[in-house]
Amino acid sequence: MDGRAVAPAAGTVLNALATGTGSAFAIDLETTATVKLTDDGEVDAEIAGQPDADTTLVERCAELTIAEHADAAGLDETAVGARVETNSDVPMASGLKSSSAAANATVLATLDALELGDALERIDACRLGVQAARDAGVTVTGAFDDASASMLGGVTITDNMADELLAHEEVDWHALVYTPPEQSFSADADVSACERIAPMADLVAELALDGRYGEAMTVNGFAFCGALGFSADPMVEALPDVDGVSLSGTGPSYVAVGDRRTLETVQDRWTERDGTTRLLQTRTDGTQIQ
Ligand SMILES: Nc1ncnc2c1ncn2[C@@H]1O[C@H](COP(=O)(O)OP(=O)(O)O)[C@@H](O)[C@H]1O
Ligand SMILES: O=C(O)C1=C[C@@H](OP(=O)(O)O)[C@@H](O)[C@H](O)C1
Repeated sequence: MDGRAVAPAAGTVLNALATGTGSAFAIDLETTATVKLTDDGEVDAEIAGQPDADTTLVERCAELTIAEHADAAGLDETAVGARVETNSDVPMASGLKSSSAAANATVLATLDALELGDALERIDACRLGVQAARDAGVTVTGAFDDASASMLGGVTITDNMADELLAHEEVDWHALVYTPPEQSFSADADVSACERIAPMADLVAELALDGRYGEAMTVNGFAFCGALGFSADPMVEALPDVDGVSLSGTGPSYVAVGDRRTLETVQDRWTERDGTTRLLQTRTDGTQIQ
């Protein structure tokens, strides 16, 4: 029994590390997970092209999904094992939610392999991936903001302390993403520095809940560049013409939204920097079984 699912990456409107409220939007970089069920009770995983990367998250996603749903598939959970493989064009630990995309794709691929693809509401499948991320220690708040954007598509605003969706909207934006050639793991972020800027995060949440996503992003970007010690120069290079620009997640990527021609001009500036610049679009379709 085999399963396969594809999940999009996401960019940040509001980083949840300050208050637990976060907001993110799906973008068209993808992670695919394939899951083969076995009868040896063992779960292991491989990340294509990255033999040294940590597979704990996706293994935990498959384990939890099997533990909670093998019964409904008429199988003995203790005998069911899985071989997981992920294949991704989302740079890892770059602030573009590679962990949420890998978790969502693995949970849905495992449900697909169990022939239970439609048995679970998408938002509950997403909560299973968030639980796995907490168990694997790859997140601070659980990152339900990023996970829900990747699972549902569009932009979401969430309470990561309660894993509750506060808002979900389909959006059709162009997005420019700049990724410097370094990594920044969420689990290593300076959380107490982020907590000091909570009043700014409250303002960002108000703007986002009012549908003023671009301004929300920009305030978020300046505040979190300050708290996490990233340069605001790429943001200043994108202003004032973009609709919004921010550090994405805990960095090091930056993401700007706006009309395509404006973003092309910003792209000319950002490509002079070391790293990769990609002109993308938002995604409305979220994580899909294939
Ligand atoms: N393609 C993948 N397959 C399996 N696990 C992945 C994949 N991409 C990311 N991860 C997991 O997510 C962790 C990185 O998470 P994090 O630091 O939050 O970065 P990001 O901002 O990209 O989500 C990795 O250490 C790994 O455990
Ligand atoms: O681990 C976490 O709880 C979070 C990590 C950050 O994202 P990245 O994983 O992209 O750095 C942040 O934007 C998100 O709101 C919450």
